[in-house]
Amino acid sequence: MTTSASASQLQKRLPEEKPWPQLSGCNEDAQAFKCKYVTNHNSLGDGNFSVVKECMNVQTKDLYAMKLIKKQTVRNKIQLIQREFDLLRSISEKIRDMEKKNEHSLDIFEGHHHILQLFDYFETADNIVLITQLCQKGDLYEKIVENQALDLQTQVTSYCACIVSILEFLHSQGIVHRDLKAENVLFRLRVNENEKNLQGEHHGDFKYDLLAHDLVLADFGLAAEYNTTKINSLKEFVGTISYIAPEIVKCKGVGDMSTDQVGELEKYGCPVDIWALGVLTYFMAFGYTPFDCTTDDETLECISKCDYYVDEQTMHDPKYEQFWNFVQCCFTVDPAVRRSATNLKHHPFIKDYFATSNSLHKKDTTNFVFNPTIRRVSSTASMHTLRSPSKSRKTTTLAYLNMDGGSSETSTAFNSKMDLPDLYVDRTINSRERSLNRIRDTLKKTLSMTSLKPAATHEFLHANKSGTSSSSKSGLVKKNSTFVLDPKPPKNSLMNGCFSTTPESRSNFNTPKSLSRQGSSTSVKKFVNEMDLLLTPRTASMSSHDTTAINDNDFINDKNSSRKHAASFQVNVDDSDGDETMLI
Ligand SMILES: Nc1ncnc2c1ncn2[C@@H]1O[C@H](COP(=O)(O)OP(=O)(O)OP(=O)(O)O)[C@@H](O)[C@H]1O
Repeated sequence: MTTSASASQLQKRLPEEKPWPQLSGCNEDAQAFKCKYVTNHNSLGDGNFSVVKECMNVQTKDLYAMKLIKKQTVRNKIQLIQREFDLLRSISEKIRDMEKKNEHSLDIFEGHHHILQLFDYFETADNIVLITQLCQKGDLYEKIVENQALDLQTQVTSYCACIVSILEFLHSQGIVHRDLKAENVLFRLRVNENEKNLQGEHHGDFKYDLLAHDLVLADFGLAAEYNTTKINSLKEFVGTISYIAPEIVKCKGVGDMSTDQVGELEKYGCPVDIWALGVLTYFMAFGYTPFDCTTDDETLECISKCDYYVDEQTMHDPKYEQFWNFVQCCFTVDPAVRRSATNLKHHPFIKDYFATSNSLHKKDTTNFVFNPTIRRVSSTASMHTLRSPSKSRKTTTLAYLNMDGGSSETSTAFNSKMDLPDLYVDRTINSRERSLNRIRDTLKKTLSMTSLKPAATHEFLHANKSGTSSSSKSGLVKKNSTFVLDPKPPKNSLMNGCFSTTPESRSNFNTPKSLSRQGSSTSVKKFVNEMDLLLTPRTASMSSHDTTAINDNDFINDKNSSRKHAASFQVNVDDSDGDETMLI
């Protein structure tokens, strides 16, 4: 496989893709007031509440993902969407801050480079629209299933190391993801010219799949802040059954528990993500998950007992020794004893990826004594289901929330409870599958291995740190670190929270100025209070028959701009520079 061929394959459009709509006959002024994005209607995926499409910023020509959340669908769950939005926004801001301050670690992977970036947001009559980093190279689930299992040395270790660094970052920010799973790990589009030919780089000793640099953790729909003072938070029965930790299993039925019983439940926290990491690492290595049994009750029981399937052959294979030890660390039933992400960076299974920083922080080094007795209670292959779980969207995600009277913080994506899903239904081939098959073909061609010499990286970074190298800022950006904030989109190319009538799809670039945000240097902030007053009560009280609050015709006919703003998704707007709201 030639490097350049692979890179160009990646960039190649699928034959069925429709062309981007062309801007025609519009002057600069007109464009400035219209939706800044067009989509060619290529759907990248869909969730319970949203459709995700590829889109292009008409001014910068940069490609992004456009997540369209139907207001109608989320009308009773607006707080959930808002929570996801707030989290994404605050993480994105934090990341930009870190980049500005040049806060780079010495690790091959930097967690904050691998979290889905929110670039822009706006709303339309029907949708709340988030513009995020484009990850059009499929997801980890597809990659595992496609290949049946991943290569232990080059892929499982590097992907796992990358995810450890993501978790370390998230946890250091006080955020628990709660839905780490293969479906939520996407492969991003490389946007930096310098990165596109990374396949050709050879640095030396140890080989790993460079696609690991493209991993992006998405879907913050269940993420939560663990130091929240909200009563009963982090006692919810949420997640995806194959991946949930024993402490989450204990929360099953929490909706039916008395206040005292709920009070007795231990609040869980970041260790639930470490457990899920163990499941994901195992799934990558074998193509099936460790705890899944024939029935969900059996699965939950196996999770509680930490009874996972161990393949005899690999158990005695020295190649798998560190792997088994690693998953054993993740599958520690007591969350207080379970290793943290920071701690796992020293684990022999992945420590090479953190060789430089680990060597600088020797005092943190912990002994990972390999315990050859893999925990194995009563499992047999016949009880465990040795096949990949069906691809889960939220339909296979548990959500037993609603514990404190349906307050916004704990109200759920589902009405209150849902039956545990059938995880073992055969996957039917639908059109999405077919298009994924095409992406898989592309991926197959682009898989590339490279090698990197930790010592060389160490010297390189040290030289820069101590100022012996010429480059200061850019010098610290590691060759294989694929994250780029630049070029930052110009201010007038962003929607930044405003309202648009022609958003979710092909913009016709005819939106009258009266429907765009006017005098916008203060407009959104100014209208936030009105939104509070108008949006919240209205949406909260909307029944399925009451569509008056958000209705196409309302907007088209309504000449009162404050009314339009009032119906906006409640977003506090500040651009990443902390400037006043921009003029759109
Ligand atoms: N930035 C992105 N780039 C490419 N594809 C994406 C992106 N974000 C999401 N997708 C695709 O769209 C699908 C749905 O996205 P997401 O999970 O965020 O939506 P959701 O409504 O929160 O779904 P659910 O709540 O049902 O999990 C994902 O499974 C993924 O395949």
